[in-house]
Amino acid sequence: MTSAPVSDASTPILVVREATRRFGLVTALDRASLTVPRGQFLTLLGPSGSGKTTLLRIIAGLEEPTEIAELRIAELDVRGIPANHRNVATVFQHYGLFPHMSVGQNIEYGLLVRKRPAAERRRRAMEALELVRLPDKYERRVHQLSGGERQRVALARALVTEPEILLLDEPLGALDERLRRDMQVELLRLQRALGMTFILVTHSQEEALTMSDRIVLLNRGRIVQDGAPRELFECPASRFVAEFMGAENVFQGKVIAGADGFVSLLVGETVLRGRALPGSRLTPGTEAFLAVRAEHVQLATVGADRAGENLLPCQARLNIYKGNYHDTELDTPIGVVVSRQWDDTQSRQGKFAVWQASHCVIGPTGPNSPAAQGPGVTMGGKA
Ligand SMILES: Nc1ncnc2c1ncn2[C@@H]1O[C@H](COP(=O)(O)OP(=O)(O)OP(=O)(O)O)[C@@H](O)[C@H]1O
Repeated sequence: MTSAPVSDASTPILVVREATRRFGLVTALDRASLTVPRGQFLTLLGPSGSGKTTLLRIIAGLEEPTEIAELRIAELDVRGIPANHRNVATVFQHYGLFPHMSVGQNIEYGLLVRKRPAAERRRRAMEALELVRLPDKYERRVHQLSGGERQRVALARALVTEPEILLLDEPLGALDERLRRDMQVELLRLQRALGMTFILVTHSQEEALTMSDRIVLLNRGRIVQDGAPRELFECPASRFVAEFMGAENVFQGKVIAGADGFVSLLVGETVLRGRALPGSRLTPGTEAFLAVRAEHVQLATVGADRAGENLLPCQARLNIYKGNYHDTELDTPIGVVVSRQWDDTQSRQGKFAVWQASHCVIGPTGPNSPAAQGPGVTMGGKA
């Protein structure tokens, strides 16, 4: 293996610049760029077919990009370097374990390939098994393990080679709900304990929010937002992001006016106010979306004394019990608005749906979105 140049903690562990992958007429990945600092838990999130696995496989060396301007791992240019000579390890959804081998043999395989002596292999395999909390499974055959245990062994096998980056391709996809949640915590614990860079692929926004320092959201091969989970959750850069991140209430309208980081939007015949998406151009007449989460929509019995808040007359149409909370669907002049109540004692009988302007975000739809280039009036305002 080629030795990496000396690097300090401040140099990025990974740089991907302008990576494109086409399969015939399909552009699976379209000029994706990414710079990842050491020790980050980064998630590539997106719907099926958005290009996340393609990007992960390009990093791993399992997929050849059609075009790429730069690809560095720990400062080393890895373009053209085969997968087994890149200092990364990949964990797949279906484990990829050798069924005829024992747990110990599986974990040691990567070290055997690297011609490490038997005693060292054994010691490191035992350490890796400790890490994934399976210290007594060294002799076990793979087929004697549960799904969760197999995934832990796959993790141990990846970690034992001490890669610069651990790549995880939907590693929890085959596990049941309960186990998946346990393993989310387990992965996070491991990543924090090792300080290793993890790059996870998932299509679950809930998984991404739970685990990541940073989320890179893809749609149709393009990175559509890159930021901290809270940023994507509270400040979606587009209608797609708002909907993908689970905003229950998203409406379309036309900007009437804006000042001091706030915008008035005409939705149907109702004027609503919200925070302008930072960096967006929202001049009067701009087509824009408004997104507000159900937990910010409250029910009020009287419409008075609600200055500065958005207020819509409403009628409850459906109450949905969700365990810890209730969602109430409300008929309003702009369509159905969902309100969430966490407390059973809260009234679900209000006549008005109310939310504060600061609790909803307004951003341009289409070519006027923040990512678009060109001149225009830019709204200020803080998230
Ligand atoms: N080997 C291939 N040949 C042809 N098309 C491909 C190939 N691999 C991927 N694609 C296409 O490229 C696009 C992106 O695929 P990719 O697997 O990267 O998406 P994804 O976001 O990981 O999806 P999923 O969550 O379903 O795995 C899809 O339209 C897919 O059909």
